[in-house]
Amino acid sequence: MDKLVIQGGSPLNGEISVSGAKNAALPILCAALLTDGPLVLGNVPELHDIATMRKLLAHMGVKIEAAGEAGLSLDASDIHTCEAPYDMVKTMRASILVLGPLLARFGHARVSLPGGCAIGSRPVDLHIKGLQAMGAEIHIEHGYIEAKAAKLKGARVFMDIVTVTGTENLMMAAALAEGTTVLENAAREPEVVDLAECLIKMGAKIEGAGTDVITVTGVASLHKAQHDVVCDRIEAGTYMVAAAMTGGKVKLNNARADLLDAVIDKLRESGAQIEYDSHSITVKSQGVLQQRGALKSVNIRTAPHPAFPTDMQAQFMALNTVADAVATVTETIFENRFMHVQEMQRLGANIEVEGNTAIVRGCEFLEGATVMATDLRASASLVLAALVARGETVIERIYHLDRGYERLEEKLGQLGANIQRVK
Ligand SMILES: CC(=O)N[C@H]1[C@@H](OP(=O)(O)OP(=O)(O)OC[C@H]2O[C@@H](n3ccc(=O)[nH]c3=O)[C@H](O)[C@@H]2O)O[C@H](CO)[C@@H](O)[C@@H]1O
Ligand SMILES: C=C(OP(=O)(O)O)C(=O)O
Repeated sequence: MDKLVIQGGSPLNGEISVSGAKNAALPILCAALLTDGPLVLGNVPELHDIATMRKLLAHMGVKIEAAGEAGLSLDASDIHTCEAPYDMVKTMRASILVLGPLLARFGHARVSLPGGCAIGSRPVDLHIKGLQAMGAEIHIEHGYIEAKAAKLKGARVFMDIVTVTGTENLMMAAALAEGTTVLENAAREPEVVDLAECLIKMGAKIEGAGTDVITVTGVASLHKAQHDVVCDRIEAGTYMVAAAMTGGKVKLNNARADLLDAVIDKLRESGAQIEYDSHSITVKSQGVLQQRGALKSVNIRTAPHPAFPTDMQAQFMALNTVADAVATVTETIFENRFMHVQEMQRLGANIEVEGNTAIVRGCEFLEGATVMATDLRASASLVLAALVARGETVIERIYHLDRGYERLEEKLGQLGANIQRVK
């Protein structure tokens, strides 16, 4: 199994390019199921999760071909099964996003329940409730969601919790339903907006994406389209925290500051200087390598967009471990998203967990050790901690990182980090 070996202590300087967003690309790949197509996508990141989704779609009969640099062309004109088997779904929760499109276009779907993942129980009851409101008959049998609907009907769907994949599944289903669907308390995440923009290019009638009420007027069919996936705000945010912690000057190209308000706010509060234009972000920071106490501790509370993203919680925990005072980090989205705490403690971090809040006391320095990556963003946070730790850190089980960061060691290496992948 691959490991990362990081020698801490190098400030980061230079320019890198941010990839397309995993969490936008995955639902958009599923949108290909809604049409004879083809759907031609650009800025698709080369990630393990994308390969898993390609495998699942290919299993159903979608023909997928490379289309230029970081591009894919998907043709779903010859689908031979509407089943998403357990073996393919178990490794990636986003597989649930085939449910809405399959049901809307073919009238039936059999999709394995996505197993509980490490960061929380992650139920899909709101996806099911929404599809039932649209007239689907749904049963859970032998671990599979069995869904049928001769024709989905528009409905008013209220979601009592903001759900990103739930909003995406229902928006795709509603695109081909008869009549108008109103999604209340919808997720406002930029990835939902990007999916809506792609669906609109395919002929869908969608209003309000990016607000908490999305109105979808169903159409009889969707058609071919071309769409470039939005840049990955979480990848960008991760490198921004890296630059703030180590110090130096890092420019991120293909990055959008307007998607990162909460993160930029907190980084500025910690002492980093941030400048941006419409397609790049530059972070300048003194960092803790040059001066101990250079970063201020910052309190974090995760919540749905536009509040602070859960996918950046672990990275800010890393920053707080070497900041000048005490901070609280509160996780409100997932009940088990503090698995990085134990590993950071192995590096010498001073963190106490009380319920869904971690109290992080900044320490003078972290010390390299062998640690284990436990989930995607936890792994990223260990990389950040290792960049400022004294000596060598070995991060094991980095297959989690490969799910969501494209060429991470190459990009950080380009900025001057001493980081190597060991096979
Ligand atoms: C609102 C939010 O921040 N969502 C995050 C969530 O999206 P993801 O789509 O994976 O998760 P949801 O947005 O659906 O879940 C948000 C919350 O709603 C609950 N829930 C969800 C669906 C459902 O049917 N029933 C239910 O109770 C979940 O348990 C969770 O507590 O994880 C992704 C990966 O880390 C992040 O990119 C998203 O930003
Ligand atoms: C946890 C994540 O992804 P997933 O929802 O695919 O597990 C993430 O993107 O941080």
